[in-house]
Amino acid sequence: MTNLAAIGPVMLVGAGQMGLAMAQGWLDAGLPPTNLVLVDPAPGEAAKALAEDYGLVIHGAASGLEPNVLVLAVKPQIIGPVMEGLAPVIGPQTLVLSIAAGISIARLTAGTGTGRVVRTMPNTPAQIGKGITGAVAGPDIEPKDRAAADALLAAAGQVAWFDREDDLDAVTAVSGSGPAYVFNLVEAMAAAGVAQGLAEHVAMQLARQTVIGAAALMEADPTPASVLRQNVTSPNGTTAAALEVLMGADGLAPLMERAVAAARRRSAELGQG
Ligand SMILES: NC(=O)C1=CN([C@@H]2O[C@H](COP(=O)(O)OP(=O)(O)OC[C@H]3O[C@@H](n4cnc5c(N)ncnc54)[C@H](O)[C@@H]3O)[C@@H](O)[C@H]2O)C=CC1
Ligand SMILES: O=C(O)[C@@H]1CCC=N1
Repeated sequence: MTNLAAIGPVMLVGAGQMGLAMAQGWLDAGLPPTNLVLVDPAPGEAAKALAEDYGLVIHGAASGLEPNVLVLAVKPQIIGPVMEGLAPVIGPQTLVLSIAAGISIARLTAGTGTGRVVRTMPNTPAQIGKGITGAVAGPDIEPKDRAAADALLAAAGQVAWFDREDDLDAVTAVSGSGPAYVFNLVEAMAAAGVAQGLAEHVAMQLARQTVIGAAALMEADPTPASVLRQNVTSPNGTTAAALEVLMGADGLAPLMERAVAAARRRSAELGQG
């Protein structure tokens, strides 16, 4: 695996939720802080705290050096004008890595003037090194570019490379947005506990720790999720009663299918600009 220190200067354009989650992963994995340049005209408290912790300056605009890797982590809605301002910092050695939902390799290539682009879709557990990122290589990506991108992405967790760019809209809908579905599940379980008479804070504690515990169990045990589910389900018991509802014709599976399809559609729309 490529040593992050060997990658050279990395410029993060957009130090928001996702950009910072990735930056934290790089720093934890050994990217020297002196090799990280943060660009954000309106940094939030978290960006300021990270900059202070590592002695970094947050620049209001991209200038000053042509980085070896430029990570585009702004909202898809403003990526067009942001890319226009990047011409002075994109040199022949610059690899562009985008995390913007929906923004195609063709748009990235046209906007940045280089085919050395990698389109990716990470997720926020990157912040603790437990993310998963889908990635597709652009037309002019060489093996060393791919290795550099892979090393940066691997600092955030698992990496899955795809040959078909279309798949990234589906990746976005499943794992990019997915953490929000799980957090919403916690909210729904807690609300259901309150409906059954539990105090709100106790219901939230039960729901939250159940999801944390179940996720940790899956991490520790490669047994398929369906078998882990069966292990909870006594014949004719309480779980079976609940799963009759959750796995019914109008249960979680069709609901999730609709939710993921909606996210995928939105990813494609964001790409239209
Ligand atoms: N939040 C998430 O879970 C995920 C987000 N993404 C993608 O990451 C990108 C960023 O999303 P978030 O981090 O959630 O948004 P965010 O709003 O937290 O961060 C965006 C940052 O860009 C900054 N910004 C605005 N104009 C700028 C400019 N001209 N130059 C540099 N920075 C500028 C903002 O001040 C802000 O700090 C989006 O494209 C999104 O699709 C991808 C995967 C997951
Ligand atoms: O909601 C969004 O558009 C971004 C992309 C995936 C997660 N957050």
